[in-house]
Amino acid sequence: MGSDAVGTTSLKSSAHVKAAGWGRGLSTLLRMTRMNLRHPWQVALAIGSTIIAVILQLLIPRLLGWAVDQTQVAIGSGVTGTAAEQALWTPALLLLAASTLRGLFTMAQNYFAEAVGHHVAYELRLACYDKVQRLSFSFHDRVHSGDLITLGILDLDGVRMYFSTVLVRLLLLTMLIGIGAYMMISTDSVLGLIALSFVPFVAWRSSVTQLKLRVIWLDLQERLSVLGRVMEENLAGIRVVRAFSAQAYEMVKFDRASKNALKLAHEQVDVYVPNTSAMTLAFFFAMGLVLWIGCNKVIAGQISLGTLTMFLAFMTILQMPVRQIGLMVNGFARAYTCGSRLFGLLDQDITIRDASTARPLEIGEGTLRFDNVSFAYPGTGNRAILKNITFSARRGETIAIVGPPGSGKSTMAHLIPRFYDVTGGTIMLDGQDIRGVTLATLRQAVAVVQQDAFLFTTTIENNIAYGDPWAKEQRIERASESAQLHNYILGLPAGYKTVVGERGASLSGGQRQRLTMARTMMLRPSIVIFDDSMAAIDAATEQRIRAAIRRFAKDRVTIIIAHRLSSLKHADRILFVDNGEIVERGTHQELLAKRGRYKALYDLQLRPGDDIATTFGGAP
Ligand SMILES: Nc1ncnc2c1ncn2[C@@H]1O[C@H](COP(=O)(O)OP(=O)(O)OP(=O)(O)O)[C@@H](O)[C@H]1O
Repeated sequence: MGSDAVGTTSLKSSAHVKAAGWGRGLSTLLRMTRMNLRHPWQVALAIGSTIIAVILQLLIPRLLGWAVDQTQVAIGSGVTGTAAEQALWTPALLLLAASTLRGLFTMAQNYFAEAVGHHVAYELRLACYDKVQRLSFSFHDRVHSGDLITLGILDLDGVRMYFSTVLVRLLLLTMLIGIGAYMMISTDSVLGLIALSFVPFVAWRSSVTQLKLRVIWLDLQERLSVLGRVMEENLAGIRVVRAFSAQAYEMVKFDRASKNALKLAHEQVDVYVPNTSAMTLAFFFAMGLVLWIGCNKVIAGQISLGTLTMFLAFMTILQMPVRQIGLMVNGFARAYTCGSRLFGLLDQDITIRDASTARPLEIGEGTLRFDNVSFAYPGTGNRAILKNITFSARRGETIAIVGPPGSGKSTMAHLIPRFYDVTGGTIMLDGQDIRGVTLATLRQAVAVVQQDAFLFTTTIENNIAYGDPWAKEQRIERASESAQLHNYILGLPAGYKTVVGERGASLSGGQRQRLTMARTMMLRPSIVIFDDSMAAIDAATEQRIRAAIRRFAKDRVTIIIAHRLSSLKHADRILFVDNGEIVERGTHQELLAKRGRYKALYDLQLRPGDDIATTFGGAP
């Protein structure tokens, strides 16, 4: 099992998959097979249809041979006209019936095999989505969302096709080639062996070709992934691109990624075309030999014309399946690679989860306590971001956290709902260690208004009611009134039913922030954290929102992270954080009286133009 910390390697690297041993490869294939077998009816119907379709297909050359022999007998015995026609009726009708039934059973085989694949893909898609939702933030910090999307589309497709292109085809080819070879060799061993002479060569070339194509395809997949990432970033950052007039630079970047993909597409053609021609040549060469030697045998009376026809028909029937051996080998390799990557994701350990002894959080006094908390982000070599943080807050209190950029303010906030787990010390809610309570109850009790105001592409109403989809209209309106957004929304043509663009693109930064505040005010958390969530809001609106927040804060612990100190004067306690440590604490007045870092920063904000680096100790 991988851990969150090794997520990147497990998901991205095809080399990682290639290097996995036989044991792991086998267990991946067995796991995929087991997933298919969970649909026994469809599997049984697909296999049953395949067996019947193969038997019918093998009957066709025999019937053809019989028809030719009947004709020869008719010619030999001088029977002509209606009598000769009647002799041909039976083989002709049988041929028609066999071909029709074979077509129907092949259709059933494809239908049920595809159904199994689609069911497995559906289950895997849900399992992956569920896993991605539950994996901790440290995993998402490391794995690019584009790679996860590729995994959910291309890799999932590789596993989907495992049943139809590998398992069913393996059965079909084994039966067709095995029984076909037996029938030919038992009829005439020399002619049979010559007719089958193309099989090893074509099977070998098609496997080699497909495996070469697979290597190129994997490379192509990685490059398409890069192409996708370039496109995704360009679209997400379209405003930055335009603002910096960087279209030409972006075009060059995209062109380079596209050219790489084009080069590989050419390589695919270079491998495919000559090998296809070589395989066709081998087949026709063998057929020519069968015709030559077979005709001589017919003339010598060793075999009938019908038998020769049967051999030629067998060869024609075998040609395509033999070529498909390569496709099957490719499907096998692809399913294995894709399966390994998908199972790599599904087997990731969820580091932030309910402990086996977790109990629902019980809120009484509503007291939050940080006790000697330290923290380092996973995978950053234990670089301490927070050191020995201790403070507590009671219901109804407002705690403000200020400090230079990168000092660890948001990190402190993210530890409370357990987006990350502390690496030292404890965080307690009403005397309960937050690692000992269930995540669901903890996250119900803690609401965070994030710095990055993320909105979903849906109506304003749905965005506000995201945490409580059944909320009444009046509550939604009250929340948006508190966030000073109600009048603006009423002015929109569709009001609360207005659909916000992708990530809220149709709203201003301040409107987006106010909407996320309204979304939080819909909840009834015991602790609410505003993480620099008023940075894009003008001072007058902020004043009005603060009044609403004060009302909202009466029954809960409120933590406000902000850079604008004038708006924090009313906090019960202000913590000045620098380099992961609380360096000053107290009320606004106390901190001013201390004449320390807080006072310097406050003065600086009152007197713009001073050197900010002096106050922030050169922080970025
Ligand atoms: N997901 C992460 N993985 C690794 N390091 C991180 C991660 N998020 C933040 N950091 C680092 O942790 C430090 C503290 O970041 P944090 O976001 O808590 O600072 P902040 O005080 O809130 O800054 P700002 O005022 O700019 O929002 C920074 O050095 C940052 O680079």
